[in-house]
Amino acid sequence: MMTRVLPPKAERHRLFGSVEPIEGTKPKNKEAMTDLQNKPSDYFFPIQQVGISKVKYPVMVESAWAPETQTATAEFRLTTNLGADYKGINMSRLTEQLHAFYQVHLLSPETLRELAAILSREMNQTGAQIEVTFPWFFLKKAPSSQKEGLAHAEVTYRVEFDEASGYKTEISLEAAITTLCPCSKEISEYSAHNQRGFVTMTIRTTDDSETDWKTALVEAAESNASSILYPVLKRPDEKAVTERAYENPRFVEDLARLVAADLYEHDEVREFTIHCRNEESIHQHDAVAKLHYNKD
Ligand SMILES: Nc1nc2c(ncn2[C@@H]2O[C@H](COP(=O)(O)OP(=O)(O)OP(=O)(O)O)[C@@H](O)[C@H]2O)c(=O)[nH]1
Repeated sequence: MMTRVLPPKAERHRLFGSVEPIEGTKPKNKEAMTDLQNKPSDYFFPIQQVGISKVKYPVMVESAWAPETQTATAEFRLTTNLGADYKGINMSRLTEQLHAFYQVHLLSPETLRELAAILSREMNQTGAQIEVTFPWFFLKKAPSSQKEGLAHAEVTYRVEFDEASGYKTEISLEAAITTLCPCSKEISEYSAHNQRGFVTMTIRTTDDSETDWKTALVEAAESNASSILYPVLKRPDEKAVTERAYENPRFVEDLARLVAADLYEHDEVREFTIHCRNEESIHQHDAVAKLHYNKD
């Protein structure tokens, strides 16, 4: 077969429309460039949150359950407030500070509180808000065979810093579980329909809380469900989870209330919202419940 010799790369680019850059009249060095964002004036309204979202960054996470340290791909939303006398924020400082954070810190509510205060200060504003979501993996052993595998839950940290009122910290976790319908068990000669349920717990904690809430929230969801999901199940395990579900039937309401009872007993949790969603196996629709409680 004949080998065709292609033109050099620069020539190929010209062929496809690339042109030489022009000399131009606008300044090329930073000092001479107009700093529009910092041009003082009266811009009518303050803005509560301005910044960037959907920022993907690797993070290191620690937890009380194995694997004790892991890397995750997190998605960040980084914002600050903006006074009416500022035209805009210096957005590049958000990713600049995120990179500095990534180089030295594990991801946790405590380290995010530090980052929020830094973002606020770097932007010459009085407050900053951070939201970050990541998948967190934890080791699960099958109930009978003890076969190991990794399960995961979606974790979200929301941290707000405000010069006047201080910090606000919220932690959310979505855990997947099994529920078996109490009504179906009660009325049927045999069997009972069951479903995969999702429990999303959002808690506001005290600022000094050092609890690993990832493990505590998974524990709250799993220990109150009909049964637990496992990555690896052999026959004796399958028998165990099937029977466990039958022994612990739960309506979507039951699960929301039982998880609430566990969170209520944690002193460091000041406010919580529980959202349960069961993907019904006898319907095309889901069964849902939402429970909110504020202790303060
Ligand atoms: N405020 C604002 N900035 C934007 C917007 N869209 C893009 N930008 C960003 O403007 C940034 C460049 O501006 P700055 O961060 O102010 O850059 P700079 O002034 O050289 O940065 P400093 O040296 O920290 O003062 C880029 O990172 C763009 O992403 C927008 O809608 N509003």
